[in-house]
Amino acid sequence: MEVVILGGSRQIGRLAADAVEQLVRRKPDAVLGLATGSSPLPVYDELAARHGQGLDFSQASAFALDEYVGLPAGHPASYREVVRREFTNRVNIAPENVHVPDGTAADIPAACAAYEEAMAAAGGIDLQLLGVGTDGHIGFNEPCSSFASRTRIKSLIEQTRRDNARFFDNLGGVPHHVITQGLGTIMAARHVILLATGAQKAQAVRDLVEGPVAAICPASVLQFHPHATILLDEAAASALKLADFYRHTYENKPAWQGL
Ligand SMILES: N[C@@H]1[C@@H](O)[C@H](O)[C@@H](COP(=O)(O)O)O[C@@H]1O
Repeated sequence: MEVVILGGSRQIGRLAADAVEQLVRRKPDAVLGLATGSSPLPVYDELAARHGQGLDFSQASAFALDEYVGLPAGHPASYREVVRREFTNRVNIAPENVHVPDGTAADIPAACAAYEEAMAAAGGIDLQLLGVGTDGHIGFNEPCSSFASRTRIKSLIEQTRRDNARFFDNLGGVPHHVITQGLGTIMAARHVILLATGAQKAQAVRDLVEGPVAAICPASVLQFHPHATILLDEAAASALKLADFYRHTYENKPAWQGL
C-alpha cells in the first residue's frame, strides 16, 4: 500500500489522472473501474480536460462499482446517470463499453452474475478508482462484508444513507438496497487507487491504512492488495500515525517509479 499525502483535491485529481493516462497510452483497450461520489470528480474533470487535448479512450471500457436498486431509468442520482454525466459522456469511451450493474433487473442475482461475467470477458479491471465511506465502505460493501464477496445485493446502513442523501430530494428517497462489486471483485483489479479528502474521512483512512485488517472496516482489505495507492489531502491524513513517513517515502521516490 502506497500512501500519498497531497495539498488538495486538484493535485489528487491530477495524480490519479496521470495513472489513468499512462495506462491508456500503454494499453489503449484498458478496462477502467469507476467510482461515484464526490471524491473521484476531480479525476474525471482532469481526464475530460486531457481528452480535450487528445487523450483517446476510444478502445477503453469501463465498469462502475455499484448502483442503487429500484431507481427508475434516468434518475439523476442513479450511478448509471452519474457515471455518464461526470465522466463517460465527456470522453470518447464507446457507450456500449460502459457497464453499470442493473439496479432495475427483475432477477437481481442473475444480473450480478452477468456483471461478473462481463468483467471477466473484458479481461478484468486494470485500474479501479475508489472512494471510501465514512464507515470504511468501498463500493457499497458495508462493515462486515465478506472479504471474498463478489457482485451482489446489499443493504445500506443508515449512516451511508444519510451521507448520500445530499444527492436526493430527501433521506426518504435514498434506496435501502444496492448492487455492488464485492470486496473479492475489487481485490481482483490489477491496480486500485483510493481517493479521500476532508476531515470526515480521517477515521476511516486511519482504520483502512493503519488499523488491523478487519471486516468492520471493509477498505482495510486493501492492505492485502499487491498494488494499492491511497491518495489523501492533509485533512483526510490527519489521524495517521505515520504521516511523516509516507511523506518522506513519496518525496524521495525515484521519478520513474510512477504510482
Ligand atoms: N457508493 C459510493 C462509494 O463508492 C463512495 O466511495 C462513497 C463516498 O463518497 P464521497 O466520495 O462522496 O465521500 O459514497 C458512496 O457510498
